[in-house]
Amino acid sequence: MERRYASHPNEVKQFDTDRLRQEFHIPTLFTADKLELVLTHEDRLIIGGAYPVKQDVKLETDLKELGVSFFLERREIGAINVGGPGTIIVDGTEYDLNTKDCLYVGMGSKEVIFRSKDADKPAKFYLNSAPAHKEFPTAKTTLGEADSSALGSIQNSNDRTIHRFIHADGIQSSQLVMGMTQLKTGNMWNTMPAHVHPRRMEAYMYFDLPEDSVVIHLMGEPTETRHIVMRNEEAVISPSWSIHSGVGTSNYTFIWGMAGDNKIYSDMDAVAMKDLR
Ligand SMILES: O=C[C@H](O)[C@@H](O)CC(=O)C(=O)O
Ligand SMILES: [Zn+2]
Repeated sequence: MERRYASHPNEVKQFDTDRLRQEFHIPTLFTADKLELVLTHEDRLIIGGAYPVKQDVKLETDLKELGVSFFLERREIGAINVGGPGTIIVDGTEYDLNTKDCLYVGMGSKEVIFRSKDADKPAKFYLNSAPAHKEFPTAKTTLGEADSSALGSIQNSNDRTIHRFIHADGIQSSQLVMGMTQLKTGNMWNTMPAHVHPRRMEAYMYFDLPEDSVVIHLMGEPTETRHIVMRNEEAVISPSWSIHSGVGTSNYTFIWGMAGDNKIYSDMDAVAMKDLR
């Protein structure tokens, strides 16, 4: 499992493009028949992807890295399917996930297997796993069942729908919060005006982005912003002191996942537009 360390904002000010990408950008999430995992020391979130094409993919890693006897012994995980129809098998129970459905798997589950229904349209499970202290039941939410609300406007190029899956008023978890935001055609901006939440880190994964499009992802302290150019199905780590916003060269969808002190989606400190630099 790849490891990323936590960083101090004063140090990050000095980073060039390569260093910013090394620390925060996650380019490879979906490799056929493999599990990709990156553990960040920002709240110890594991960001990854399971992409079963010809064979099942199991949730496993070198257990010495987690100091436990099975992956979810002291962790929980959220999975959102961004590919074709698939199934996640948790200790023998099958959960079918269509595109954009979400499954939460609670602490204590011993075996998690990812499977595609059709090798020609394989499932792609994007994963966020956080340390857990309490067991919550494994639960599925389809896109239709999610707690969804409209945000933004065409005038601000940010007309979008926020779908909350795992949060204080949705699927219960120890600390993981997870959902997905879909931008409507002709809308390019997410999370602007920007915010920070020093109580929680966050990771974004951009997808539904055409091959030749990019998202200019903005990070950094509000008065010290930097950018990372993102392509389809790539993730980016946002430390709790950093803004996380982006503008695409076309519209896109992204999955956001958070870990930290609370699970209150609305607990954000807005950054006034006049303060951005
Ligand atoms: O803390 C919450 C996250 O940053 C995202 O949910 C924001 C977002 O999806 C958006 O504004 O488009
Ligand atoms: Zn946020």
